[in-house]
Amino acid sequence: MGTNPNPKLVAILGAGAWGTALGNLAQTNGHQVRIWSRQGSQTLASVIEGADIILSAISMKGVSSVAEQVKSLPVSPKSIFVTATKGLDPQTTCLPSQVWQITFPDSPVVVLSGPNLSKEIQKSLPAATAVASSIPSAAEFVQVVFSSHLFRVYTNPDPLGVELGGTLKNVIAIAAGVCDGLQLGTNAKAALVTRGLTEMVRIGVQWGAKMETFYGLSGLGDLLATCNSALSRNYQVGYQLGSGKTLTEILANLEGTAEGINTTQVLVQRAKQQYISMPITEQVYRVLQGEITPEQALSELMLRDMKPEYH
Ligand SMILES: NC(=O)C1=CN([C@@H]2O[C@H](COP(=O)(O)OP(=O)(O)OC[C@H]3O[C@@H](n4cnc5c(N)ncnc54)[C@H](OP(=O)(O)O)[C@@H]3O)[C@@H](O)[C@H]2O)C=CC1
Ligand SMILES: O=C(CO)COP(=O)(O)O
Repeated sequence: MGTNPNPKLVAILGAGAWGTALGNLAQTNGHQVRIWSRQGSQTLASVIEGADIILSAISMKGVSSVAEQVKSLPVSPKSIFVTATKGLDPQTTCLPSQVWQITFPDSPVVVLSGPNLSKEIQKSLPAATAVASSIPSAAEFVQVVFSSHLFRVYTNPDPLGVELGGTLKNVIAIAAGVCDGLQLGTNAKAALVTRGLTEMVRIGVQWGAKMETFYGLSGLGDLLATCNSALSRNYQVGYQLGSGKTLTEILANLEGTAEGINTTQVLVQRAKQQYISMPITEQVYRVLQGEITPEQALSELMLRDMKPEYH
């Protein structure tokens, strides 16, 4: 741990791959870090007590229940909530930051998202990320706590866009994995990822995010990282589907959380309700459901009606 003249108290909720990596980053910067896991011996109350930052790296399925547990406890008025989860709540379609903000309407909430494969960060490889909040000073506070020569943290004024980028790219990462599993080549992958970004922008802007955010670290940046790395669980799910495995077989051996599976379901519902065209997401959904094979999904995408690239 380095010496820090102004150490902060950082409470991390979730001792999974990402929570642990983020805890290490803060600790290396000389901050005091406490990590809570539902399986650990420390109580949630003792971990969050007096925290400057309460950072959630809980997978989406646990966010609402953990937020409710925190709500039942005394929370320091100085605490800033940070969410690093990349998913959508299946019941409400809320983003993780919305769950935290609804639960703590008077507290600042900051989204942290970017191309951040945790295994690389744990190996001390350099990376960059974005922090975004409706309260800029809260994002700046989090920027200072996590920034280092190995982790470059940018502030961003569009929390919705930053969070949606990290969430939506997981669906495209599954598709990119399928593409590689089918050995369709570099041209196909480039086309898929580019059109995937178009889909992310289309639904994201309709959702209220700024278009330019999707071309930054939390959008294109994270898309490039996860669509091109076997370290991505979402990519792995797609790759194995493309190689002929069933989702059940894949999930039986998958290390950690692949949020894109649940996100795809929520997104397909939302896109249908709002008449938004999301052809790649729809095909990913059908493959995940076992309705069609990856090869059938490919031909569905290639044989769609002809259209201009932009409209
Ligand atoms: N790994 C990565 O590279 C990155 C991950 N993310 C995002 O961070 C989130 C977490 O990912 P990751 O750490 O990899 O996933 P893991 O599966 O490694 O960890 C998930 C964590 O969430 C906890 N959790 C799940 N449900 C509950 C619940 N109901 N109550 C309490 N705790 C719960 C798990 O606890 P338990 O162990 O007890 O099950 C575990 O600590 C995901 O949304 C992911 O998209 C974002 C950037 C990078
Ligand atoms: O979001 C991530 C990297 O930025 C991690 O991706 P996976 O959840 O697919 O492993």
